Amino acid sequence: MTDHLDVLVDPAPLDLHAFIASLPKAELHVHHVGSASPRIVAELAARHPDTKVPTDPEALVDFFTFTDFARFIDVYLSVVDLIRTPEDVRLLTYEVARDLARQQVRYAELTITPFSSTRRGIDERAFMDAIEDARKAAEAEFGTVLRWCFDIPGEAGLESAEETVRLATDERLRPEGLVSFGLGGPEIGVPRPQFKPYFDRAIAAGLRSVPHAGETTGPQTVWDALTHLRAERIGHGTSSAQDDRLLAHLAEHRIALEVCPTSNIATRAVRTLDEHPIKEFVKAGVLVTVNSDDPPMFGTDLNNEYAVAARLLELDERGVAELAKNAVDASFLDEAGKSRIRDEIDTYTAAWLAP
Ligand SMILES: O=C(O)c1cccc(C(=O)CC[C@H]2O[C@@H](n3cnc4c(=O)[nH]cnc43)[C@H](O)[C@@H]2O)c1
Ligand SMILES: [Zn+2]
Repeated sequence: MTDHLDVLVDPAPLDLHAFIASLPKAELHVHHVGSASPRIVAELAARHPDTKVPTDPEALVDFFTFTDFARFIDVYLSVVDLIRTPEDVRLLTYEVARDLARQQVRYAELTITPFSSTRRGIDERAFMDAIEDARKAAEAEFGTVLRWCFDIPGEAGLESAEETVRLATDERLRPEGLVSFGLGGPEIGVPRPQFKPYFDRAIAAGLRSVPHAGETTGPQTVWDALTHLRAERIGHGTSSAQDDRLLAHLAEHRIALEVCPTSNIATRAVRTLDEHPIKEFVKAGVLVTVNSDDPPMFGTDLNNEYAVAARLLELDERGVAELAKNAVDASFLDEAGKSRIRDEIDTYTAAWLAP
């Protein structure tokens, strides 16, 4: 996968890359299955050799090249098919945490689609135990704190919404690390308002609302996510740039956008990086966070996304550190946890810039 990353690596100055690589960071928009690295895919494929997912890194690069969003979902589901046992779930979660820790990610909210696993026959109790076991091990061994966002795969219909909200709110099942409730998959033909009753139940149970919206459809989808799903952050929100009133609303209410630049290019949601609206978001005063979405599938990682953002926003080290603090501010971490990571970012930046 390194080859793929080499192609996409952003031409930010080398010392800025080095600064970013060791900068303590928070990741707010990254998918569980979408984080399966070639190494993890190869290990899962060795367990389940009947897969159509190639294990050779060269072939994986081709397999992970998408013509559009629909093709991306097809490929995504073929990786989902590789996760068949609670031990697969544990391996994936633990190894994803290791990859995050290597990038100095101190805190990550990982989007998990439990419906995709339970409908494929993984026992729901065993699934929850597997993610929780991996979360605790990762925190103890790598120091990376993981939290979960359970998302509805919208295209799978209201049956998937019912199952997801049940798994998220049943006191006997709900995992300790669960903090939020999301909605993913394609947006076209999947109107957000129909999910209102499920989000109402999740919010009533104390979960925060973070649907994807405005990734592949226009700004009305973002309005729908705000109005009907009471979104506190928006996954992507790319098309918000087409509506000044929406930008002003996001800025005024401090509703952060989870921006994933390379993902938007890979799924053809945006034509080129230079056309990405991230600069317009910042100009409008919107709280922008930078994230990786499905990093190995898009040949990127969080550090590369920061380098991309630094170039598009013309940021130096201090600017990049502010961006990293945006993610901490917009996270669902408690105040003490936020303050610990903010202090770490400040200390690191001051030491880096000291003469
Ligand atoms: O699991 C199934 O059986 C199933 C059946 C029908 C549809 C689906 C999905 O739509 C799964 C979508 C899957 O995609 C994840 N994801 C990852 N990255 C993104 C993104 O950038 N935008 C939207 N969705 C994304 C999402 O978490 C779902 O798990 C599944
Ligand atoms: Zn996403």
